[in-house]
Amino acid sequence: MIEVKHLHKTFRIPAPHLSRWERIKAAVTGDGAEKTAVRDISFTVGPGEFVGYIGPNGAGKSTTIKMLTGILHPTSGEVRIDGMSPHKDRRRVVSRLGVVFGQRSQLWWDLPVRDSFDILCAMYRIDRQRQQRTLAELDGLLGLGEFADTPVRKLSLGQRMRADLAAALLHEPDILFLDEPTIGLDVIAKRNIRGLLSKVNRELGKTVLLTTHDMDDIEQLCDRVMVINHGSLAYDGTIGELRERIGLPTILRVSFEAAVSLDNATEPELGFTVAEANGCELTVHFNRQELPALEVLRRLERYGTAQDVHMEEPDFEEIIHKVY
Ligand SMILES: Nc1ncnc2c1ncn2[C@@H]1O[C@H](COP(=O)(O)OP(=O)(O)OP(=O)(O)O)[C@@H](O)[C@H]1O
Repeated sequence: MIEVKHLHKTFRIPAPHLSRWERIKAAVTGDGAEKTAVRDISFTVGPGEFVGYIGPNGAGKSTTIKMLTGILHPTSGEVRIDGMSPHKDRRRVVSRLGVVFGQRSQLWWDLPVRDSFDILCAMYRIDRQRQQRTLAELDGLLGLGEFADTPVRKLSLGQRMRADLAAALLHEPDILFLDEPTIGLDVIAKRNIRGLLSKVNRELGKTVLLTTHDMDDIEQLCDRVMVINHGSLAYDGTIGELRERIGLPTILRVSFEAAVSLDNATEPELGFTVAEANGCELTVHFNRQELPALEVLRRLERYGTAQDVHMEEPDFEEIIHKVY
């Protein structure tokens, strides 16, 4: 369980023209401009949830994660991981957390994957028996066998991500922080990793907090999404609720047998707006919460017989841009 109450983080930035000595002095005296990276954020993530934590560059995502993992100390507010403070109970909290960074590996570049796992198990003081049991389980889930003896630098990006995921799960944490886990992967590898992340959540029961700029990751994996912007929480809820709240229209493109001639019917009468009329083709926008697509089609019969129909839901990326 992750509990965050009124979390706030302000950095002091020394003036850029200062000499090195003046910068050190400014760091000690606390002089300089203030930059608020995280502003009064509160949320709770329950056991087994898969939550997306998204926002534009510089929004405050990494600063939040660093406070959750105890790397940074909040200026004010509180973080509790399974009831413990990441700052005061660092060692115990770390044993409950696994972290995966898509941009950098926690494995040893020149060592075979298996050796990296041995070192990590020694660091976590995991005995041989438990290591073998956990690795067998992770191998079944992530398919580690095919590259266990390969040096990390020779792995494909998809294999490296699987190895990093295993490394983050070796000490059997309850909570997993994922930072851009599909960055740089091709379409197939992305699908594969998303499938595995979903299994880690559902089959191993891990609570997952995912940070990413890939909206497909969010749409395909998360039950819930939190949007942070300029340090504040702009949205916390399901993707469906977000779609409804932003209210972007559904788009319907209809091809008619003959050229369409529009009448004087107004939008309140029709229940949809005509966005484009081009020969036999008509594009209309409507709100699916207010009017079912079949009813829109029925009302479109006034313009002729439909031959072909194409419907598009608003793109999730567009919805998120609206929130940003
Ligand atoms: N150590 C620091 N000192 C001063 N300012 C910082 C520090 N770390 C972060 N910031 C500032 O705090 C703000 C939030 O940064 P943060 O790295 O948390 O954003 P982010 O949402 O993770 O961005 P990105 O998607 O680019 O990784 C930014 O304006 C950043 O410049």
